[in-house]
Amino acid sequence: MFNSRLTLSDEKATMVLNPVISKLAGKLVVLASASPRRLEILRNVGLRFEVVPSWFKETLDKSLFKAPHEYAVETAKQKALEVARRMPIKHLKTPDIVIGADTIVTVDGMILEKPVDKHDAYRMLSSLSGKEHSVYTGVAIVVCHEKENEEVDYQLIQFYEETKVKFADLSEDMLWEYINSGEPMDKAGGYGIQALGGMLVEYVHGDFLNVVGFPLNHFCKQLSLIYNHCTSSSDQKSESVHLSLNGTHPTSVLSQPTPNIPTQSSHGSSSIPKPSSASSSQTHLTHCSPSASPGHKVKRKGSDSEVSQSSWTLVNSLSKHTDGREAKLRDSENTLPLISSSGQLIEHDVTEHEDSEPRKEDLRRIGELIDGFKASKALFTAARLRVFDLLHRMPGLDAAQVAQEVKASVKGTECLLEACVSLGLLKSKERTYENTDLATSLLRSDACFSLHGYIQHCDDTLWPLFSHLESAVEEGHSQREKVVSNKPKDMLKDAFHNSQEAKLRFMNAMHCVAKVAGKSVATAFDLSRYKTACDLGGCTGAMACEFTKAHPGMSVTVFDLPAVAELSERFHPLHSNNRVSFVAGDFFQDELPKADLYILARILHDLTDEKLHILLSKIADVCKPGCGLLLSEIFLDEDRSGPSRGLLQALSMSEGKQRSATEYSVLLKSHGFITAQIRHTDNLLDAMFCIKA
Ligand SMILES: O=c1[nH]cc([C@@H]2O[C@H](COP(=O)(O)OP(=O)(O)OP(=O)(O)O)[C@@H](O)[C@H]2O)c(=O)[nH]1
Repeated sequence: MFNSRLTLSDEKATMVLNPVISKLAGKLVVLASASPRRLEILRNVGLRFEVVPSWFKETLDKSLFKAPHEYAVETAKQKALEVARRMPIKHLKTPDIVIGADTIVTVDGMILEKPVDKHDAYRMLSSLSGKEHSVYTGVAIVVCHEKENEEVDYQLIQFYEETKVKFADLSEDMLWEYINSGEPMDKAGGYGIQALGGMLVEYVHGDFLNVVGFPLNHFCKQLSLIYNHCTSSSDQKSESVHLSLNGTHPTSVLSQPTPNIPTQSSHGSSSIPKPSSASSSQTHLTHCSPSASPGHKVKRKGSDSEVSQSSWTLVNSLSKHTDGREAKLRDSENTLPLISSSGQLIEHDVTEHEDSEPRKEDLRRIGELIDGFKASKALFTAARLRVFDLLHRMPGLDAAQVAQEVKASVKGTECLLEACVSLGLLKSKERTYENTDLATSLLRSDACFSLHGYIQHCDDTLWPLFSHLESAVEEGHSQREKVVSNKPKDMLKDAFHNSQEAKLRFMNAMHCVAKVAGKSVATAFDLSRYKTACDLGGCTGAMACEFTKAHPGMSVTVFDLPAVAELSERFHPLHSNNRVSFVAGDFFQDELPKADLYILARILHDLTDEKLHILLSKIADVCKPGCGLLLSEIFLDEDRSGPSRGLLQALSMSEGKQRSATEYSVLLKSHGFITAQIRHTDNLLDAMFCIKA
């Protein structure tokens, strides 16, 4: 793991080392990247952020770019902008900062990205053998500023970093051995310098982390330029950028060498101090915001008070409407968004203090949290009444018709339907209702990726537990007994998986999660070398099925308790998959089926430390060197500040513990498993792939 050289978990150390990182605290910072390396690099320096991988397809026409780094910067920009534009619409929140990056390798005039298959990896690696090449990472930082009229202003800062790397001469054997390790597949140029690929490298000139995927040092310098040091220059032109929202690229309205491709140019860069390049890497600032003259006075929006602008920076802007309409170019200086030298947007005036009017975004956030339980229960109730199934079969019913079908009151049904519309679960037209796409794909009980069973489990099991949360916190243990004893006598037996019906409900919940998350987990790593896998505690076989789909040469044995194995037959058509088989047994007591890859999905978090070590030693005992272990859980951030999904789940857990990827790595290492790769999938479960040493 390359992060052994980067273990800055102490917040004070981070603040002293980089005050800018700490200035981002409290802001919604988003990393528009699925790269686990970028995530790790930024997490390791204490930056708190959400990961929203970009959907931008990396298909820009390379021939349009004069230099390779322009291509990387433009791709990074498109990745970041795609997320910045999507979030207000799809996630219903506007980030403060979105970071996008793109890493490429150039050799002999070619741009190498991630190989598409082993032969492509061979082509790339053989072209690098014995030569020096350049690795460029383009980075785009999009600063978003949501205004009262729901428009969003964007400030765009983009730059790149170059590092030179020299490869040793690689023999054919070495090349293929490396390719067959699976490591090259998700890496620019087909190698990972931080892992096995490091063995191929003779020297590195420049920023090592730039090769890994993120030029941290240059990034921090750029942040401090944004937040601390932008000097003013009255004659400087501000570059306004016009964002068209119909899927095309934003274009700069100032002179551009190539349409759609803002490149290093005169505008903006001259008055901005260039980051000092202590390393031998070349550093280039493509453009940065000009700033306002010291002492310039502006009126705060919605306020009569005048604010001295000496510390504010006028920034480049492109504006958009969150409803997707074409936005207008903004030309008045006063309407340009403002950023303070302390890193606050103008609405977050430094003169604000504890007793000033609460900020709108704070009120909105607290409102969302206070109402969160109402929203959950509205969803649970609509799912339980099968409203989404009904409206799938019969779209366009009015409230009275829905009420009649679900056997509920008209008044109550109408309130529920309207609430569901406000939550984006239903659409209404002339007082009739139909499912939104979200409800169609995730909430119908018969949808391929239905979460209906999991919602039922939340309503039946977790909801009652959470109503006793205060006692759970006071007493330090789960309140299962209390919940059970509150139930009528005939339900006592049923509670918490004791009866067959309860078992089936629980299995259905796990089945839903496995179906939704399974593909992301199964495809997270190159597992082509493994032919037999065993999914320990694999329940209905849904996860196993995804592994066989993703890996045509693999068969999977699902190992679970006899009662579960017996009931799993009900989850057809999984049993029609002849590469998934079921073996009944208890992994604490019985011999484990033989396999060269073991899968542990949603198992470890639920176990006490003692049980966990028993299970891991049993797996370690049956694994030969080279055997794989694929762990799938929600991985907590290294500083345990998120994700909320994992931390909230911990509140109702009885025995186990939520852990970060590093904590899991350490645990597995103590049983001889070395972490090869970690993937934050942006789905319900993350994944880690380890190899028995
Ligand atoms: O030595 C190393 N070189 C490169 C990498 C990793 O390679 C990829 C580069 O791909 P890209 O920039 O397109 O980023 P993606 O992984 O596709 O994620 P996005 O969602 O941001 O597009 C990158 O992951 C590097 O980390 C490496 O690991 N070692």
